[in-house]
Order: sequence, then structure tokens, then C-alpha cells
Amino acid sequence: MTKIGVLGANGRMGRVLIDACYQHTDVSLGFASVRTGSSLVGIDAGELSGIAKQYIKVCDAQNQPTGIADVIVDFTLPEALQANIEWCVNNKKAMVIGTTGLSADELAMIDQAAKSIPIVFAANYSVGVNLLLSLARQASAVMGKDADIEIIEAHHRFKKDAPSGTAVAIGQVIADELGRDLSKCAIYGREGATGERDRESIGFCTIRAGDIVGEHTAIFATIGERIELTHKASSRLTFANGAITAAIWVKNKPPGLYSMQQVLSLP
Ligand SMILES: NC(=O)C1=CN([C@@H]2O[C@H](COP(=O)(O)OP(=O)(O)OC[C@H]3O[C@@H](n4cnc5c(N)ncnc54)[C@H](OP(=O)(O)O)[C@@H]3O)[C@@H](O)[C@H]2O)C=CC1
Ligand SMILES: O=C(O)C1=N[C@H](C(=O)O)C[C@H](O)C1
Repeated sequence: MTKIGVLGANGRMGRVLIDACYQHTDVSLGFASVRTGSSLVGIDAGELSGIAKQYIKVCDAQNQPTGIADVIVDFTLPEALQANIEWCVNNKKAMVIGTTGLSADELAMIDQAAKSIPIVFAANYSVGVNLLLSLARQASAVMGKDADIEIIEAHHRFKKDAPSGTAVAIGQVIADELGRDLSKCAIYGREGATGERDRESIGFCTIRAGDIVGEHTAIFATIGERIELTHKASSRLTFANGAITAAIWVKNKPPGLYSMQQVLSLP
């Protein structure tokens, strides 16, 4: 049995993660924490999640129990990352991190922490998106040199970062396969007299609307044909279930930084 500590328990993902812990037979919820000073401290984690009572009181992020959870699952926001990582390193806890929109410094923080604790870090924990990453790599190898490559993503109106972490991860896989530097070839939206398309660029297009859970398409278009790889998530449980799979996998791993592709043994 793997005991999970859920951070950011009041978030869209936090609440679904509590539900996923309840549904999985081989994990259980160790604790669930919320932002320091939140009025939700003390309420039942199950009630917060909208499921049956769990008889676990939501705790304050600065008062998390150190002896209960084996793996900490962090789907919060970039500003919470440093404190979350410090707590896990100090208490020798494995981590599953799903937060996106991280800066270079924050990514370096994860790299540094992974020297002392095992961490799975992925922009997307769904099986389908991780398969799409492998397919995008394959499509790049076969037709990437000739194709115009565009990545389109759509998410709910509440999302705070753009393009999505998943879109960036797809772009990175493609750029790596083609030997391009994503920071130089990425184009984030177009407007006005843009001129003809630069053949080496990788375009990103972002849609924010309503309650879209998460959709990604990678287009490889030549003159005469195109391939479109599309993934559509229709439930956040997809991400939460993937994070639980990662938590079980990483529990007894040595310190290091692991990907969801490794968790799923994808090529
Ligand atoms: N990797 C993946 O598969 C997926 C990743 N994500 C990513 O996960 C993250 C969370 O998404 P989502 O749940 O929709 O976002 P929400 O805004 O709904 O949740 C974020 C949670 O983090 C908490 N939080 C923010 N700052 C702090 C802080 N300083 N200390 C403690 N808690 C804090 C918020 O607390 P409060 O409620 O008090 O504001 C909130 O509960 C995003 O980065 C998103 O992109 C999302 C889905 C899948
Ligand atoms: O914020 C979200 O909701 C999601 N964020 C992740 C991302 O930025 O890629 C993953 C998923 O698409 C949902």
C-alpha cells in the first residue's frame, strides 16, 4: 500500500487526486494539505473532494505530518514549488510533480532536489499524451525535415500558463528529434504581415475557453498531405490516475529525475 500526500488539495487537480486515492485499491490518502491560513484547514478531505467522508482532516501546508505519506503529489502552482520541494527533501519523501508553467530556475530546483530524492516530473500524466509524445518523435523522424510543424492546445478559462506544459513538451520532443533549439525556432502565435512561414519554425497556438479539460494536436504538414496527432482529455481523473501510477512506481526508486515515459516504459 502506497500512502499519498496531496498538496494543493483545494485545486481542481487536488480534489480529483483525493478521489483517485480513494478509488485505487493499492494506494491510500496519507494527508491532504492546503495553502497556509486557508479557511479549509480542518475539514474532511473526502468532503472537500466531493466524495465519501475520508476521516482525514485537511491540514495547513506548513503543518504537514512527516510520518504518514510515502509519496507527495504536487499539482499546485509555480509559486508553491520551492516550499514543497524543500519539505520533501528535508523529510526524504519521493515526489510526483505535475505543476506546469515553471521557470528555468524552478526547473533547476527540481534537478537539484532529484539528487537526494526520487522525483517523477511530467507536464501530462495521461497515458494517451505520453503515447502521443512517442508518436510525435516518430513523425518527426519520418517527415519532420519536410513538414511545417504546428502545435495547437486548448484548455479551460481558468488555466494560468500558456502554452500548456504539454504543448511545450511536444515541441521539445520534436525539436530534439530534428536537432533544433526550441528556444530559437518556437513561434508563439502570429499576427499582421508575418511573411511566408519559416520552414524551420515550430508554431504554437493557444485556445482558452469554457471548461475544456485539455486538448493537444501536433500537425506535420507538407505540400500534398498532413498528419495530425490529437489527444483529448475529457476527465481530470485521467491525469490523477496517471499520477497515482507514477507514485506507486517511484516509491522505492533511488534518487533521480524520472519521466512519465519511463514510468510507462514507452520508447
Ligand atoms: N501534469 C499534469 O498531468 C497536469 C498538470 N496540471 C497542472 O497542475 C497545476 C494545478 O492545476 P489546477 O489544479 O487546475 O489549478 P488550481 O488553480 O485549481 O489549483 C492550484 C492549487 O494550488 C494551491 N496553491 C497555489 N499556490 C500555493 C501556495 N503558495 N501554497 C500552497 N498552495 C498553493 C492553490 O490553493 P488555493 O486553492 O488556496 O488558491 C490551489 O488549490 C497547474 O500548473 C496545471 O497546469 C493540471 C492538470 C494535469
Ligand atoms: O492546467 C491544466 O488543466 C492542464 N495542464 C497541463 C498542461 O499545462 O499541459 C496538462 C493538462 O493538459 C491539463
